[in-house]
Amino acid sequence: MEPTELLRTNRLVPVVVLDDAAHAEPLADALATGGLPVAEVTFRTPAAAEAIARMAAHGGVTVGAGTVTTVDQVDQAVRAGARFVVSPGFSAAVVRRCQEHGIFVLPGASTATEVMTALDAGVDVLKFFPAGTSGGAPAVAALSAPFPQVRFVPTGGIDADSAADYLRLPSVLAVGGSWMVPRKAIAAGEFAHVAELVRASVAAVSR
Ligand SMILES: O=C(O)C(=O)C[C@H](O)[C@H](O)COP(=O)(O)O
Repeated sequence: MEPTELLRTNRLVPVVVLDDAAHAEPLADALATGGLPVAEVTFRTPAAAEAIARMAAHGGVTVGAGTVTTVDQVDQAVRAGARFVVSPGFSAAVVRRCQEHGIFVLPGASTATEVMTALDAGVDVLKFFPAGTSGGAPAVAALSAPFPQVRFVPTGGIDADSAADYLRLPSVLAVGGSWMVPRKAIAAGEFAHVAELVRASVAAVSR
């Protein structure tokens, strides 16, 4: 499935911080069991590249790389088998490298100027980040007026309740967040609990 279709279908993007690459497989299983076969593994820990590679090899979920802020991380993500790249902001260098690799890139934007910079670079699916503190769903709706061709994936400060506010907007493909994959629960190996949180989040947004 194409990444855009994957986002549209699943409606949620779990933003994962893995401290130990050995948690990659049980987390992939927990996501699949909970009904959310996608993971954004962030480059916030040294375990990220190995965790992406292990998840990609394990199967059951489509794995992407998050918190990608440098060209070198793009290369690492592609080498590890990531299917998409997410960045908190807009870097022309990061976007260009993704385009050279032919990998789907979801850069961050929270202002009209950043949206226009992204459009100039040929990108029209954007992460609205940090969503909660940048005005929430009303801000996405306001940005969508001059840019009807842009699709947003709001992320940052969202939970199961506020997710629905964003998902009601026609310009919102999916929302991202870490609320259903708490770092502590993963680190503690509580994968049944994670699967339950994932299942509840999927249920909350399909209502
Ligand atoms: O890592 C990135 O690329 C980011 O841009 C930040 C993350 O998407 C948010 O930190 C997730 O937000 P929370 O759900 O509030 O934890």
